[in-house]
Amino acid sequence: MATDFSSIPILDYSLVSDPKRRPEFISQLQNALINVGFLYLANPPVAREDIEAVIQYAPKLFDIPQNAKEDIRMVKSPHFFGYSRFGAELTKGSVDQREQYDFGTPYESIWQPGDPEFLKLWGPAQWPDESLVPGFKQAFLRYLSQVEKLSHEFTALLAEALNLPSDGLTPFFDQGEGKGLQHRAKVVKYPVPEDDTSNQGVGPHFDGGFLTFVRRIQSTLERKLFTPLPLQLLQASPHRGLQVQNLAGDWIDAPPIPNTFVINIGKALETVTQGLAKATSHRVLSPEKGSTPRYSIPFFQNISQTVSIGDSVLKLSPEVLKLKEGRIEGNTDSVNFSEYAKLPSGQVTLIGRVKSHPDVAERHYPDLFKQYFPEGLPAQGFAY
Ligand SMILES: O=C(O)CCC(=O)C(=O)O
Ligand SMILES: [Fe+2]
Repeated sequence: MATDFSSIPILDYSLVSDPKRRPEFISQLQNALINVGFLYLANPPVAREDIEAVIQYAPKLFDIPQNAKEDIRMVKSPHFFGYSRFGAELTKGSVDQREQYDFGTPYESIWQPGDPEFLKLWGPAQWPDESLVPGFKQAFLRYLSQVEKLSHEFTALLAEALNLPSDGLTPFFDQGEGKGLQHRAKVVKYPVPEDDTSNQGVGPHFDGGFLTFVRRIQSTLERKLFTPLPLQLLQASPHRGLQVQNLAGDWIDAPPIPNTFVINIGKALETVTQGLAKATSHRVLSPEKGSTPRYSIPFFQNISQTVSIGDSVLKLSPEVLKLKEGRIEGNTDSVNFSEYAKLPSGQVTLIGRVKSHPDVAERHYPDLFKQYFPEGLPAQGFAY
């Protein structure tokens, strides 16, 4: 069994519905989640026309007038939804050169005075003026509901790959009292930098939660390639962008591949699996001079806010835990979301949001703001 990786595996979702080849998929998934923490999922069960629609909308969202973007800036939302201007965030001490919108699946806030503050994190998203991007909200919600469904189907496959019953991970999706979950999704633009001082699109970090599903787009290139192609050809993008850090500390390119999602493991899943499923450090480099802006659409699958991950560690079979043994000790540049071992999942997510967006925290979570920013509002947030 390989102990380190030099490329990201590509798994074909169509194998899942083929009884003869399904075991092959589960075994590839097991390898990806233990030894890589990242994979490409080809032929995902999301309608092509809905994917195509969100790809076409992505640049348009950033072409609306700046004042229309500011109308829905994140500071107006206690749920950390809305627009973040270019350069608003720092990761590992350097500015992330990206502009983004945070959206969410539909959700009415259940928070009431006296409830834990982290319940306030979920609530309605802010959407751009319909007349400026007609049809966007509807198309995006249609897309999100399919990715949400995929995320749950995928978690059942993950359970199988961990030798658990297929519903072995469902307790993590139970918010209690029959309440549903809210998932978060972003549309992100990484422009071509104006000078040579930095190429940090986003610095090295882990994701939280269980799984992230990202549709990555190299705009003009992808529009040309957006037809079904044999898998090996799909790797043909010359652009760099997303990079994933292997256990030796080397950065491995993960170029956009049409008709795939990139799926990666978040820190909560790593924690409940005793480190067997790997949350992998990743970063994005800005597009090179002379190329075009890069867009990506990450979907962050949330888990119940009230579950305490540290108290819910899974009992995994010795055979499956043994698969970790061949792995070399990690050497990565990321350290965020280490609080999962001791705090409720919702509180860990809230802390991450407070650090990244202190202006939102100052207005809506003043106590936490003071705790993390005793010196007052910094010019930028920091992922850690
Ligand atoms: O844009 C991407 O491809 C990755 C973004 C990312 O890693 C994040 O926002 O967590
Ligand atoms: Fe990420």
